[in-house]
Amino acid sequence: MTEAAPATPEQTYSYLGPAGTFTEAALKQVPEAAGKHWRSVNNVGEALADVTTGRSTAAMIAIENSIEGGVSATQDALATVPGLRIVGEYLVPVNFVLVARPGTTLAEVRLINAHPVAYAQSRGWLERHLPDHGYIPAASNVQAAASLFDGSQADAAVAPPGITDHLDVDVLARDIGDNPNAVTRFVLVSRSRALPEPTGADKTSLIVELPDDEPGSLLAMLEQFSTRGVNLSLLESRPIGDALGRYRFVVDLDGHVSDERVADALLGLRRTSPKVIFLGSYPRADQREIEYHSKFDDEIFIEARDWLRGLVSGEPDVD
Ligand SMILES: O=C(O)C(=O)C[C@]1(C(=O)O)C=C[C@@H](O)C=C1
Repeated sequence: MTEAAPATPEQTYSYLGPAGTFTEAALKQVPEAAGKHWRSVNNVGEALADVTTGRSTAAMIAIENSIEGGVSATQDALATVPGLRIVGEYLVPVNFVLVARPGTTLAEVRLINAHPVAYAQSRGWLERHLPDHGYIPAASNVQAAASLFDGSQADAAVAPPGITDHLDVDVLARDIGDNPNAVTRFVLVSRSRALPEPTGADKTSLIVELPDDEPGSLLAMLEQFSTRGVNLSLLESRPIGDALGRYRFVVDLDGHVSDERVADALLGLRRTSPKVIFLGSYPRADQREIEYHSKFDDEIFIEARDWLRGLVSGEPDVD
């Protein structure tokens, strides 16, 4: 990472800043981003706009937290901003400290700055130790602490443990996250149409809409996966937003679109769903090899297709 490198789009990566956020920690895991220009932005929308306008080659965004679930701003942006592809996945363990301007004591804290996802993950600790606190949402965990020196009325901020490398703050309490094993999943998003190569340990992300008022349409969608032995690792609903009761589904599945069983499931979805957005196939961060029954091997699908082609073209019968 060098702020001095020339900021051409091919050499620019956008991330939720400023320096020191968990999003920056995720970007540090991307070998291709090393030595490139890293552009600090204020929200997911700005990061994705950088990619769609060609200002940046890619953007790192948080998509899911192990405690809070899906990051709705990210899921909604991926559903509505066209032309984006997820090209990589990264995991960052998250824990938090409570910090304040030097000299402040815990007993003096009334008002707290925090990123909403960080606040949700520290709420138990804050309610136990500061039961009458108020809360001001911040654009990021580092911004929460930085604004203590920028006219904010808050007395303290929820921040990443590394914040003391960036700001002159006193740490009032450590490990205030309610779950010590909390992890946030990040994705690198670009406009590239080139699919990452299949590795055998891949994930595919989709957004699927269902036909209106059709009983069983959610079950029909799930059957597209189950009949091809495709395992789902995430299924969340998000309101489409145009009327009450209309939802789209965010789906992560085990496998790559070039795996026959996944491709076949996508064909089924395309036939039965009014809208399927393919967000990408990319290597899993945990590198866990995908396991599936041998009856869903690529060769089984290929043989069945060849058999059908033979029937149609009048070739002699094969066993
Ligand atoms: O503020 C940060 O440090 C971020 O990287 C953002 C973010 C998020 O958007 O979820 C990332 C991880 C934590 O779960 C809380 C906040």
